[in-house]
Amino acid sequence: MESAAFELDGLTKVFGAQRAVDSLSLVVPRGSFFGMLGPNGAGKTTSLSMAVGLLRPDAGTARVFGVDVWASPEEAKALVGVLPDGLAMPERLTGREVLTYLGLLRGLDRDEVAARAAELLEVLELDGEDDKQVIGYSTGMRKKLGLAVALLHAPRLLVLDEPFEAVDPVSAATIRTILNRFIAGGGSVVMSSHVMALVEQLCDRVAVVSGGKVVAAGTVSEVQAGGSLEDAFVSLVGASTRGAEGLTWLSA
Ligand SMILES: Nc1ncnc2c1ncn2[C@@H]1O[C@H](COP(=O)(O)OP(=O)(O)OP(=O)(O)O)[C@@H](O)[C@H]1O
Repeated sequence: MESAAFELDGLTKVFGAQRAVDSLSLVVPRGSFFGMLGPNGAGKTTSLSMAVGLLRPDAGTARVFGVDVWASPEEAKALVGVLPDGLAMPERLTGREVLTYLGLLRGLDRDEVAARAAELLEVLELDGEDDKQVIGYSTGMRKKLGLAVALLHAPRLLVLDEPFEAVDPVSAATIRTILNRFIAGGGSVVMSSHVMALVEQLCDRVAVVSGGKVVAAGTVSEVQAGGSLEDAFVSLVGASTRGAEGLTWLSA
């Protein structure tokens, strides 16, 4: 059987007394646009970090197109482009220099790197910032540069931690177009997001994570179960009315 684009099996991470990720398993079929949902602190970033080789799991495995991320990191990392949460960048380089540096590290030749960097910077509207070092970038500009870094080596799978966070609506539309084109070209995408409308619009499959576990997974319509994704999310992770009665001192 053809291997899945991404397969997490029993991933676990314990921080002190807390099981941040608790035997989490999921399968992302090839060609799928997969959304990972979950409340703050659910374990999405921790899972994705373990799954792409950035944080060592206490238990479990992650495979990219059948390649074990921790047993064969170089082979796996050639297949995957990652936009991590809070990406650390070489702050004193310009965006073009970052792409050039990382592209050369990835083994691309100089001309290829220059051509791809120019195209990515233009499409993501960062080409007007050529004099600016990353330290002077806004949060959204960092996100866009992070996406450019993830795309640079033409991976077959993108793993994106909140790619639309802090990005303006015009740039968000550009990113949607890029991701849809990536899928149409045979790529696969996994992204975490809190924006239900975006997930409904872009993703064909979703998993809802809560307390470090997958509490629902399937096609968007399976998880929606006839309602909206937001309603399904709230009922799956537990609705809370806290805040409705308290904070009386806020009222005049
Ligand atoms: N390095 C760490 N040390 C201790 N606890 C951590 C660490 N990283 C994450 N945690 C804890 O693990 C849990 C899961 O965090 P994680 O960042 O994976 O959640 P998340 O689903 O990505 O949340 P958000 O939607 O807010 O980004 C949280 O309770 C968090 O406090």
